[in-house]
Amino acid sequence: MSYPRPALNEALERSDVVHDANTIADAVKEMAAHIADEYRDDVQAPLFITVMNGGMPFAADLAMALGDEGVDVEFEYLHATRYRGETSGGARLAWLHRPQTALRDRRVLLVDDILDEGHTMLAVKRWCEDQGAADVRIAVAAVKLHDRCAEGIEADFVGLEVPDAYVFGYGMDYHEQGRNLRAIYALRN
Ligand SMILES: O=P(O)(O)OC[C@H]1O[C@H](OP(=O)(O)OP(=O)(O)O)[C@H](O)[C@@H]1O
Ligand SMILES: Nc1nc2[nH]cnc2c(=O)[nH]1
Repeated sequence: MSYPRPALNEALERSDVVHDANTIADAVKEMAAHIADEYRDDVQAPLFITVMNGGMPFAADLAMALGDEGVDVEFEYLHATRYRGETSGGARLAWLHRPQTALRDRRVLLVDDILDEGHTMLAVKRWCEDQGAADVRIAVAAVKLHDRCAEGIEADFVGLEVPDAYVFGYGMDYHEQGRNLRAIYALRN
């Protein structure tokens, strides 16, 4: 992250709300019902891996909604970043933390804020498979609509669609700011 960073209030002035808090809450609840159907009959709880930092608010909401559905999950997290506080992603994914729980023979649910070009999830999913996970599913709060997504990756559970613009709020940052906004905003170009 380079300093001084652009001001969040100026970004908000040149942004539109694409999904408000109520819409997001409804989408999370609906997604949780689908995910619960996937895991409810399992003897062992799935390993619920939050992709930090952006995935944190969504993961918290989703985990509680799964609890409401009567489905337990085991918490884990990883931190992989390729944007590093900037508005376009670098070529290299930096791993800042890997899960410490053994993944062998476990069902894994990867939970993140956004699937954009897919490079982050592709690398993370492959790593989980290499660790011997029984299966790896992907839940994202939002998927960005464009045709630049990496081949071989898609989300199994999607809450909402966002336009092909830089978005922030609900976990997603604008130069490391605005992650705790309840709505999702898109920058006007
Ligand atoms: O589909 P992609 O184009 O690969 O982008 C998606 C990734 O980008 C963001 O992470 P970022 O690298 O900004 O790290 P952060 O979660 O710490 O903000 C977001 O949280 C996803 O993990
Ligand atoms: N905050 C944010 N992070 C992203 N990571 C990939 N795409 C985006 C985006 O549009 N906004």
